[in-house]
Amino acid sequence: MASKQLKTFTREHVAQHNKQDDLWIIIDAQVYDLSRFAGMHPGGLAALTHEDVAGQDATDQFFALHRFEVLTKSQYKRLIIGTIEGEESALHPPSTGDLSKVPYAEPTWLSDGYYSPYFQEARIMKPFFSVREFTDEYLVPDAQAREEDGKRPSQSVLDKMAELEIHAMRLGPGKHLQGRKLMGGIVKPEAFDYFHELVVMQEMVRCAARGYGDGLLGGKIIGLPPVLNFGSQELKDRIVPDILAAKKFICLAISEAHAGSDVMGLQTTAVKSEDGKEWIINGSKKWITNGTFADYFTVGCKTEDGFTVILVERGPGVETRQIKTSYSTTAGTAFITLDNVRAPVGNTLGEEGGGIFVMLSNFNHERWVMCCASARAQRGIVEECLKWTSQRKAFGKPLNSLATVRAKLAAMIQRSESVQNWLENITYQMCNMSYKQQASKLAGQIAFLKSYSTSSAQETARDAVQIFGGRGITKTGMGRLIEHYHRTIPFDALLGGAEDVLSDLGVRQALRSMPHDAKL
Ligand code: HEM
Repeated sequence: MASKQLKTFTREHVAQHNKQDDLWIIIDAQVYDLSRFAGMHPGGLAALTHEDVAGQDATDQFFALHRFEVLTKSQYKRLIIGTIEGEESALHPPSTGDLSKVPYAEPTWLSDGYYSPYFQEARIMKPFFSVREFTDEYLVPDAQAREEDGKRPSQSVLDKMAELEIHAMRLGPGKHLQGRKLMGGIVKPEAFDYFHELVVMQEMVRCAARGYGDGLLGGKIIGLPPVLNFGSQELKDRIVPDILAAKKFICLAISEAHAGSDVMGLQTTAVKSEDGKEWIINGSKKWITNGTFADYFTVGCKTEDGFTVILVERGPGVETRQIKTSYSTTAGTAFITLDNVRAPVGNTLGEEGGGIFVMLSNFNHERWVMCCASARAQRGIVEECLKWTSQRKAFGKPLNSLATVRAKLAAMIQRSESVQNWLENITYQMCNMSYKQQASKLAGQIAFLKSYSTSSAQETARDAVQIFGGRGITKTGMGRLIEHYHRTIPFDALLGGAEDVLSDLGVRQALRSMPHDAKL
């Protein structure tokens, strides 16, 4: 279909169309005929017939009240009838893969004129851009639609992720990447390191939908490593390929109504069948991410020898139901009941009674992943606040002309930058330390960073709501991302260890290495 021929008008001409039934306005050098739309305008007729708006350039008024995305919708694009003679639009919505020009909206390694010791052009930039493009093109639209209807992420998106091997990359560097074409072959499996993983994690967070992010098989990031590291070869060969291809789903099922961090207090039991070939499992699990749609469950059980981790397959006796949390049902958060569920003894992960070791072995990576996500999500809020305080006027001046608002912006920028910089330093250590060194030297650092990230995030969420006012608690319109962030952020402060527990872990780790001869 041929595109509509746009006319050019002078500003004087537009000014003559200033009545309710003949109503034109200018936004960013484009002329909109609102005559028929005015009566349906969600912000009311009066806003449009006001003398400062009808027939006038209403660019500032528009951007003080609407997100750019309103203008990009086809039903509103149709209202454009022409442009202003000799003028061109100066404002453009971001395109797929674009970098933001807003200060602090990108980490320094992506900001013009800055340098980084960690990210070098060839090694990181190419994979980075394809993940960003993937996020913009596939994740953002699906994320926003699924947050709306509460359904699981679309299988087409999970399939596309599988095609690019994103599911495998989200487990970090390792043998599971062998023979895979990462992002279509841009990164060689043996070259893939924790910085690549950081980029994947941080770019995906840009879809700004917390529950959806977990729905993208977050359960696999914590549920599959015990299988990869402690499962038998037969078990791995049988289940891992389908999981990394997003044909089957796995989750980690440890916490219960009875106990969370206190794994020794768990009440789910596993006893051997008379012939010793099977485990018989009874109990329940709570707050299990991806549980509603999982095919496999990495379950923590009380056994004769203590605590044992067992891979349970969905089948008779396994029931899952949705728990409604403060974030969307997209994540598939479940309450699970296990009634006389049978699992082959060959599904035991690690030693019988050695479950603590199985769990501990993944904590550092799991918490580091959470830090990646938290740092990027905070940065997104900084960008929202910098834009809003520049385009929103109060008492005739932009909000950012108020010192109190600037103080809040300062604090959120400082927090976001410090979290990212600390994260990059830890990531560098991870790239250079053996697994054993990481376990002894980084557990405290990562615990501190996780605790600091989520407490920073909560302060930033609170400040952002203050800056956005009522819009910060409104699910649509200008503050919708702030509302979402503020509502869902407490979750980050709980998973992977509550803030106080992690801070204390960090100090205890440090005290363990205090030299005896260090005296004041
Ligand atoms: C092309 C022109 C316009 C279109 C397509 C449009 C469309 C919309 C839409 C879709 C909303 C719902 C807002 C949301 O949830 O994002 C809205 C709200 C609103 N609009 Fe417009 N609008 C236009 C121009 C204007 C102008 C020039 C004004 C003048 C000040 C205005 C004033 C408002 C107000 C006051 C609201 C309510 C905002 C709120 O609840 O915070 N609109 N508009």
